[in-house]
Amino acid sequence: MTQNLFIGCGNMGSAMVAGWLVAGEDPASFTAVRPSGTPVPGIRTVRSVGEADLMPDRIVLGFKPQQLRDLAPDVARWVTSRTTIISILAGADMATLKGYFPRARAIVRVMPNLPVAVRRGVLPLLCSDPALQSELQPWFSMLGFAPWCASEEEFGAIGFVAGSTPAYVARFIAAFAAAGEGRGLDAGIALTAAREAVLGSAWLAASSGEPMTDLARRVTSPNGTTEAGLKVLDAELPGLIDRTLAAATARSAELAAETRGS
Ligand SMILES: NC(=O)C1=CN([C@@H]2O[C@H](COP(=O)(O)OP(=O)(O)OC[C@H]3O[C@@H](n4cnc5c(N)ncnc54)[C@H](O)[C@@H]3O)[C@@H](O)[C@H]2O)C=CC1
Ligand SMILES: O=C(O)[C@@H]1CCC=N1
Repeated sequence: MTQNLFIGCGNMGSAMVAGWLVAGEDPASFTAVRPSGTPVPGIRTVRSVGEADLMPDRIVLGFKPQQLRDLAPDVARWVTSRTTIISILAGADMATLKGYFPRARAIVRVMPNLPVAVRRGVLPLLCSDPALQSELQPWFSMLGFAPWCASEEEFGAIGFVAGSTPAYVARFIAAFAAAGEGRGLDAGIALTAAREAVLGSAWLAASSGEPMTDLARRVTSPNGTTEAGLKVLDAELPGLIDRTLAAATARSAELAAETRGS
């Protein structure tokens, strides 16, 4: 059985594990290292790599990018020519990772988003080895849309479109709920209405496959209420989203420099 060792298994690591377990993966194929020892639901959790007492086939780097420089030498002790390193660290580029783990069989970058926990994630993948791509594709696809990227730039761009989006959508839902409360709705009803409206809209968009302009048109009666609302939203939203992604991209570049130690 393939042994997958998560070094750091917090919000994202445990979301990935949850998705794989829901998909029917064997819990015995996962071990999580958590310094706190707090168990990751459903899988063996240990406090250190030494305590795990196994030679993993895959090591998932699930700690914070800022920790890479300090933790890499210790992690590298467990890496052999059979080990695939899977990094979910934002910012840490392929060249940096190869520098820290020169003995690894291969290095794979993944930038998952939180809905991997319910198998509806977006997780761009980067690795130039076609054999490894074929080996890993079914495993990653259990968690959602998992495209192999041709370049670090493409990987980054998909990551910026999707990686933080659950947070942005959470803000969007909360803003609609607050606007509903401001119009006298009960808080619970406002939140449920906003959340279900976003879920239903995304579901419809995904299942119909139609262009977004067509979907919007089907809601927008000529000279009706949606048209009045869109005049306000359209004036701000594209620029706002662009500035949002630009800020995340700039921070990623800073993190990349921190992981390199430059
Ligand atoms: N949260 C998200 O939506 C996404 C996170 N990521 C990446 O995932 C990584 C983890 O992020 P989160 O899960 O959000 O953070 P988190 O803070 O929830 O998890 C980090 C985990 O690392 C553990 N840790 C700290 N020191 C350690 C050590 N010495 N040895 C082993 N484990 C140690 C912590 O106990 C914690 O469980 C980051 O590199 C981030 O860039 C990537 C995509 C999305
Ligand atoms: O905020 C972060 O740095 C991580 C990477 C993408 C989403 N969360």
